[in-house]
Amino acid sequence: MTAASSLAIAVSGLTKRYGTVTAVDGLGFEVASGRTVALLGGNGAGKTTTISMLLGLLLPSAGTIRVLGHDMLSERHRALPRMNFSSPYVDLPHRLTVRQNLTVYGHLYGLKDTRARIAELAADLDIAHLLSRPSGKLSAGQKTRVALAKALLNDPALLLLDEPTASLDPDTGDWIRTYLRDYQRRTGATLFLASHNMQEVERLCDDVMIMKSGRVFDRGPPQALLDRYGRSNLEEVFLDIARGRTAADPAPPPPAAEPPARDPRLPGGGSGPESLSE
Ligand SMILES: Nc1ncnc2c1ncn2[C@@H]1O[C@H](COP(=O)(O)OP(=O)(O)OP(=O)(O)O)[C@@H](O)[C@H]1O
Repeated sequence: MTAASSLAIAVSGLTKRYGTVTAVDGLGFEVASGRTVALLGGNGAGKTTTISMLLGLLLPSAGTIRVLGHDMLSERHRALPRMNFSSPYVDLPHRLTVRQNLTVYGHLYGLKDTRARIAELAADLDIAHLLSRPSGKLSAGQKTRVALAKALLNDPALLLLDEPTASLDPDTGDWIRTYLRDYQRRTGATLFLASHNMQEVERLCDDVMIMKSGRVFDRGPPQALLDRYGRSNLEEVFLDIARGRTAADPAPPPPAAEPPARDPRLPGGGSGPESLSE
């Protein structure tokens, strides 16, 4: 058991219901400070809902969340200045230039020298040539880099990332992964990232949590999961879990990387794989 003071995240009995849908179902987990943890799971498994509750954007139906030692229901104003979030699916206001957007956030975070911090991040993330452009006119990959700059403005001790390299070409994606790893090593920050990119997870993360139906289905360092399922990469482990195989079952031959297409004309969509989400 890790001492409470060295936990970046502590979640207990966390539940979120949307009407009759239970998106997160009694979730419990801890993340020690300084770790890089991946949150995996099929579509609809509850990853985004979990991250939204960690950020204090969504109120849980039940359960508790402590972030950086603070209860997110009663003292999130203490945790929020020390955390940040980046997602390619959340746009910055379109009409403001990149610099204007970063400046607004810099002021919100109460930075001493917002201009200098923007210049530093612009050089680091190679976005200096984008600072005068309207944020809405950027390419998807450019938006991802700008969103990361926004997420790093306050040097967060906890950085939550949703698909950090989605829409990036392989070279830029690789560069961002290296940047994130260096940031983690330099600052000792905790990184918590939802991803569908298994190679990214193997390369960046020292701990992998796999969600299914709103709960943690399995968890461990990448190598421990590979050993447990008798697999050579995380994509195979992911597919095993999606298809209902448990770690105790003997490993069948590696599953095909591409699941069979569903036939929309058949009831239930045909014979696709069992979903990891439901
Ligand atoms: N605002 C909402 N209202 C009703 N149901 C919702 C809402 N948001 C999410 N859900 C449902 O909650 C469940 C979990 O959704 P969530 O977005 O957290 O999954 P996810 O793991 O992030 O999926 P994906 O990988 O597709 O982004 C799904 O069944 C989804 O349909």
